Amino acid sequence: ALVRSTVRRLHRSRCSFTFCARQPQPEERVCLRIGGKVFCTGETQFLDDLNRWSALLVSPLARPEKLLPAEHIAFVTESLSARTENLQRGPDSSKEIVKVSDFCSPLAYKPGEPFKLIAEASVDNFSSLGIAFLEDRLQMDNGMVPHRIVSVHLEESALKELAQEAPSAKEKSAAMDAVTPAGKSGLGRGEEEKSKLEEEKEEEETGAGEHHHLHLSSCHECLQLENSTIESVKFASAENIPELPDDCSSRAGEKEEEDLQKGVKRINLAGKPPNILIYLGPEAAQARFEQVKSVLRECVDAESYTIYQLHQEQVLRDPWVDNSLLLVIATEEPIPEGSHEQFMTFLSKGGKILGFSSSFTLGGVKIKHKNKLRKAVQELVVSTKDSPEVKLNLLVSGCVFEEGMKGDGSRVKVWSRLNNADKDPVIVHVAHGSSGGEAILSQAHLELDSSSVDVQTEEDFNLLKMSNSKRFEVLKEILTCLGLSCESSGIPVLTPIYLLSPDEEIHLAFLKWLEGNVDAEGLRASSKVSLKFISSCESRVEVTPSLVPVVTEMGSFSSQHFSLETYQQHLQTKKLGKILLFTEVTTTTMNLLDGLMFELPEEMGLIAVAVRQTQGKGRGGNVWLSPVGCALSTLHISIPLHSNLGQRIPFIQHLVSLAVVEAVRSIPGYEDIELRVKWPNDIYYSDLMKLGGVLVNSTLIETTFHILIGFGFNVNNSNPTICINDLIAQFNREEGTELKPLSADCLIARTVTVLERLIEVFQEKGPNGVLPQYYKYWVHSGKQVRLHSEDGPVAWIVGIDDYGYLQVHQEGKGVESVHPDGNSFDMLRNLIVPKH
Ligand SMILES: O=C(O)CCCC[C@@H]1SC[C@@H]2NC(=O)N[C@@H]21
Repeated sequence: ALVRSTVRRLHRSRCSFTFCARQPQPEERVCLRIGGKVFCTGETQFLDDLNRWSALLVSPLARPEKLLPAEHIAFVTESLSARTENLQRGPDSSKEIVKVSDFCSPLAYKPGEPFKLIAEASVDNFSSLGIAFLEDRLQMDNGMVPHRIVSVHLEESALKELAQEAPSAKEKSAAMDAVTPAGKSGLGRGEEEKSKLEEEKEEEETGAGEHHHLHLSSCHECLQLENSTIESVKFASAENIPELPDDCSSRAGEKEEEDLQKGVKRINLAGKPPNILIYLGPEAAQARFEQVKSVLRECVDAESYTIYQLHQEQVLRDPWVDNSLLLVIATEEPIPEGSHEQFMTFLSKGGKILGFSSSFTLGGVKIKHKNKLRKAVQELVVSTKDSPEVKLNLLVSGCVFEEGMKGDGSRVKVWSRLNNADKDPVIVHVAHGSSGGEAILSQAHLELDSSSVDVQTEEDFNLLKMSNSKRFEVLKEILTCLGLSCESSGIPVLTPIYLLSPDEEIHLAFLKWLEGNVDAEGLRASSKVSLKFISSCESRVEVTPSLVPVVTEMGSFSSQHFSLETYQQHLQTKKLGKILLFTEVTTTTMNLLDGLMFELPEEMGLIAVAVRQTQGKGRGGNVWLSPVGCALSTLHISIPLHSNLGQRIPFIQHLVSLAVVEAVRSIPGYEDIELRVKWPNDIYYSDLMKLGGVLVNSTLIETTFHILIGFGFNVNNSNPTICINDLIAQFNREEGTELKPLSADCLIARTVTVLERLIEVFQEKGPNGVLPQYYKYWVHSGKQVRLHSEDGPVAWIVGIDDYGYLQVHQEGKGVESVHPDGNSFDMLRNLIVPKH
């Protein structure tokens, strides 16, 4: 309280104050002394020349309007490496160590020793930071130890200038090099050598004066950089240049620059190169590397980290210890003694280790074999530091950690136990050394999913699939705790639309129609999304949520995710889906057709298809997550009011869900894939997990319903939940078949084809024409529900009525219809409300 109130008072009076590990200067007045540390006041310090600081990617400098909110304090921390001679001691490891970034937003840094960081924090957070400092509990995120924290007055104009002049990727990497002499990216110096040469070459071209890191012979950072260059040359003997994977080429620099422009977040105050290494022991198979790499890629911000394999021969030879943020050990094989020692050195230097069912241990942690658990699916209860308890099923290794581990108990924490009689510990967190080193060791296979060869039974497949999103939650929690950023790199950029048509005649007819239906600039205005028709993508028109260019020339079209040929081959319709608006990224396909659909001749059936949506819409105002791998589409149909379907519009959603299921299950060989419909509009795996849905918007104009049918289903993205190709793979495993995975383009075309047929049948024969097929695939046969509330009367689902409502049979009351009305309808909880 004393620190807090003093900080508040001094801040209000615009006084400078310092938390300091040295004797105060004569002009400073001591407010508080704890051990060797003092809290004192002195001359007000201004920081107006920020030219020599590098803005941090995590910094609010990316959003200058949010700089220094009122009542916030700006300050500079100075820190030294834990091993620096003149530093008496690092944080007291017996106390709970806190990190600087837990309390503040870092703004900019200056590499070197002392490592300087400008940050801002609320008064309370700043006080907590000061208290942790005085109590020897504060650590920089890079493992360095702060020895001085000084409040400063920042000239806002200077800060804004710094924000605008965010450093180029090259300047940034040079700054990083100065803190980590071992190099920029990759395991060693080869890459850095290349970038130095490039740097020199560019300098010749641009003039050295423009490189602020190389312009002063006496400057501290320049000397640091020079040292690092000498270091790199020393290490760059032929056998010491590790083979860098292809993705560590100069693209990395470009990427970094793109990231900077996008303001990508990166928790890497250490200035360590963003490398994650995977160690798989001496006999590592490539497939295992790919498996572990791909799960990490799913979790961490893929734009911010590079993942390499650390081969056995590199463990002692290459300078990875100073060059990596995280080492993942994913081998059950014993770790050679020398390698174990090296891993411990890595931890001592503030490195982080994640063990996936590995034999690596430390800090008195011991492993015990429980063979009956080997490769079994078990329930775990995970309770990490900050999050509520999570229960999930995972494959386990057959080893558990011993209870009551020896060593310094306060440094070993059990994060997860099996939900068995012994409550065996399976995930532990171990802190190591005084530089922030820590390891999280798991004997549950967090890296394996339901596609693992060890998954034999349907029951195990289901358990793992249903836990899959929790597996990612836990993994992300663990990686975040180890200092990695698991935030995705932001919203993808919107892309133009391509006008595609599987039928050339219709394409030409559409272009003809357009001539008389757009303005002189090719614009077709609409209140939702206006479309600007352009002949080729050469003409640069900005894409915004309300204005999207439509490229009418098909010649230049190509996409990694959609083949017009495949769509064409599978679309067997008379009218539907003939004019296709395709885009890689849009807000929602539900808004793209409004401007055209009311006037376009019916035979030119409109459809919009996207690979990703940034604002996908679900029923009831829900957000529909739309990552790559999902089929995302909106189809326009028109239905006469005076027709079988026009009189029963709610049936449309059932027809569409049926069409999706039928699109898969009508392919020879795929009849038994467990894809089902769930009333009213869901597509399910068995009755277990939703993998698709339908959204219908209708407008009646005179005697015609204009209906936009949005349908989305996951074809090929196994994470975080389930997709159609998972079901196919599981079916192949169980049945010994070799059914091929399916693609979104094929299934969208098939769905539209089936739907056109179902509508025809319905118009001719009414509900009875389609219901037998619907019941064949629905999940509700013979299912019980409760009416009104969770302890309301029991009823049996018997079918759907003439208008598409669900019918239930209640003992003694006969059959009645029920309806989904948003709030009171909850089929997932088997709860429904009768319609009166
Ligand atoms: O809530 C539901 O179950 C319905 C989801 C419908 C999602 C699809 S994806 C394509 C189309 N565009 C959207 O924004 N939503 C629909």
